[in-house]
Amino acid sequence: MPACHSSHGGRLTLKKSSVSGGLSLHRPLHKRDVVGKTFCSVGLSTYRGSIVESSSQTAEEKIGVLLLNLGGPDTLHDVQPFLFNLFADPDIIRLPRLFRFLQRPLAQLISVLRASKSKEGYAAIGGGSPLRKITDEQASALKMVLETKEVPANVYIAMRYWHPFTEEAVHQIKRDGITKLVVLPLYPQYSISTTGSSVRALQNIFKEDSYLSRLPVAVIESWYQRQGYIKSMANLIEQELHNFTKPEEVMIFFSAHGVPVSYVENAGDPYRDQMEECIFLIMKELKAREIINDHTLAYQSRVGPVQWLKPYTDEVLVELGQKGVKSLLAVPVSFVSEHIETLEEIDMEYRELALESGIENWGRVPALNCTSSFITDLADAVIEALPSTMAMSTSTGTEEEVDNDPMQYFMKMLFGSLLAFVFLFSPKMVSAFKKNIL
Ligand SMILES: C=CC1=C(C)c2cc3[nH]c(cc4nc(cc5[nH]c(cc1n2)c(C)c5CCC(=O)O)C(CCC(=O)O)=C4C)c(C)c3C=C
Ligand SMILES: [Fe+2]
Repeated sequence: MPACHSSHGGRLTLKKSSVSGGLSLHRPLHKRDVVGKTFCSVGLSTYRGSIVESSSQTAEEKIGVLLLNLGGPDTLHDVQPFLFNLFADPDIIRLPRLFRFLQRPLAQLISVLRASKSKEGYAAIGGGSPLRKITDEQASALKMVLETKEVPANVYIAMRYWHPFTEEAVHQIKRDGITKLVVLPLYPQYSISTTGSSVRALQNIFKEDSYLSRLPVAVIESWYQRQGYIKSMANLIEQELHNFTKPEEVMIFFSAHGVPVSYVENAGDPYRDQMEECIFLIMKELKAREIINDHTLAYQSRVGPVQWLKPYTDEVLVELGQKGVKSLLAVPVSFVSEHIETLEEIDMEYRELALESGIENWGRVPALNCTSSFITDLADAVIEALPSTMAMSTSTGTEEEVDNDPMQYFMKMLFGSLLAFVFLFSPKMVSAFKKNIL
């Protein structure tokens, strides 16, 4: 397994009294936001020990920042096993408890069926996902900004479905002797399927380990409402609008990754609400800059035979074309790096569909990647979270206990198999599968 991304030696000696109070010893923050400039080219630098002297008792503090991300296949060969990891996650395919034993066989089946379609997509963007490289660059940039803000920290990456996996990052955190950890998902909005899943994976690892279960941790669950993020998005939109001959006539088209409707309506996923609020805040910021274009929000990338959040991006594009919209700026809004759904789905599939539907002028806002105002805002989010670190709560498993009862387990398997057979092979399911998976 490749080593997880970290840098060593982010060691800082704090006054004991300031540990829980956080950052009282740090100097005022520098203003270093330079819109449009990126920190991507900066490699990982090793912290060389700016030790803050204390006249009283001292405690050695080693700050870690753990970036959570989804991960993506590095090569076409990785696509099927990556898909298996994704579909084997009970936060991605949420089976009723009775069917949980089918999770892995189902993941195997779906990943094999889906692999050729996914491979075509990854082949079209160069033979693999750019996610690892971009996340590495974001980690380096964040580390550098934290250093300029006098908060030396090691930055780690935990991918949910491909390397470097959560376990690798956690192993490194332990080896480095981190004493305070801020967990920062690279998803602005919270969803059970993204941040929720990664945090759950992390909790499962932490609760098994005495060092980790006592480690003070702060999890930043969502950050879409932060001014730095909203302004960075508005900057990108404003810049991109200038590329149109008549910027004021352009429809701003926010396209978010979808989730199944049941997540929001049955499982209480705040994703849709947060997405709508996020769009409201970006539009408010644009309005303050006297940019009052029409805008709309739609959801892309649905997979499988269930209802996803509506309206669907492909359907709205066709409708807008038919209604006579001529200029459209697509804004990917649920994720902060370029990835298959921006580079292939939006730039290729949706662009073609839009042009066929009568839209004449097409543009797309780039992902934030390492935009400096954005990375600076992430650094501020980390610094603000530091005072609230505390030991992660360790929930004791209840589901596993049920599986220890042999009779209950047998009944579950029997009824589960029967129901699964009826459910999976109904004609409606088979046709929905063919449409959205293959
Ligand atoms: C906020 C972002 C994302 C949400 C919400 C999300 C939910 C979600 N995704 C799938 C299925 C797939 N996702 C895939 C790749 C993928 N998804 C996201 C982001 C969100 N997913 C990213 C960043 C990536 C990685 C892209 C890359 O460049 O590698 C894939 C694989 C690609 C494909 O075949 O289309 C699948 C499949 C579900 C089912 C889901 C919610 C339940
Ligand atoms: Fe996804």
